[in-house]
Amino acid sequence: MAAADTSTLESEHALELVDLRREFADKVAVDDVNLRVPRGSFYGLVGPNGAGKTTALSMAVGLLRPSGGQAFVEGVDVWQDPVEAKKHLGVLPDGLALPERLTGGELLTYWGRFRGLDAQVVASRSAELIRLLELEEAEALGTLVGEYSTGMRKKIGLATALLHAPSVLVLDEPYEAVDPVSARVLTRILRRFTATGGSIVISSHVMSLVESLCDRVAIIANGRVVADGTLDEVRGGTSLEDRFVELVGARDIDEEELSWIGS
Ligand SMILES: Nc1ncnc2c1ncn2[C@@H]1O[C@H](COP(=O)(O)OP(=O)(O)OP(=O)(O)O)[C@@H](O)[C@H]1O
Repeated sequence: MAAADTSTLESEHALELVDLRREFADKVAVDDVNLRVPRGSFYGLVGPNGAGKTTALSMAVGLLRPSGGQAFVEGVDVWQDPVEAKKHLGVLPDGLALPERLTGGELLTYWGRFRGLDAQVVASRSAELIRLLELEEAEALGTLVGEYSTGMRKKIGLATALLHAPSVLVLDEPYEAVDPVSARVLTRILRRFTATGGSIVISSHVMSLVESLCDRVAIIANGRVVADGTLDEVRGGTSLEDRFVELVGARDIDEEELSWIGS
């Protein structure tokens, strides 16, 4: 009876981080982070450079072992049952390592088969993703992933994250280096994903983007969550950028600093 209650509670959250912690030597990169991402939400994780966003997300999706704490995806403990947890997950990691000697289409075919999808399903989904993400020309030219631009790499990485139709997407800076036309397509894809019940976590440095996309947000600084909740709760009547600067702190440049520039 108690076990059934627990699983119902856990499944309310697409992603849950409990006292998640990671140290690198003397540096505490993620300091007992607790976060709950309700199912169906579009969740934004923001914070200054080095705040611990990538480290936290990497632990949340099973790519980096925590020093302490737990991560759950759809109620499944990521580090106790990684195979089951990863079935629910589509991930775009930071600094994505890709097989460089394949074309985008070959990569998706390999990835889809690796994920256990039927060959015909892989073929039709791959063709659709390549067309929507405007990678058709590169595919027609036989361009290898190793020859892709930064934005193209991001797009093929997103395609691999979407291919197996996961229920939770965890995307580290998905819009970085993506051109405005592709960004619109990406936004449509992601909005459709949440409209059909999927849950998304993105990290981003672009506050206006987070404000336009996300319904919930967390601000992380020095490895700690300093604010989280609905977008309106976190903004507290100001803009997300103002709230961010208020919580994280801004530094002005004094007159004498960098006085040599342009001299
Ligand atoms: N492999 C590593 N070895 C040592 N220190 C690390 C390692 N990875 C991250 N760190 C440190 O952990 C802290 C958090 O880094 P992280 O990459 O998670 O920040 P971030 O919020 O994603 O930053 P950014 O916005 O610049 O991408 C930083 O101080 C970083 O130097």
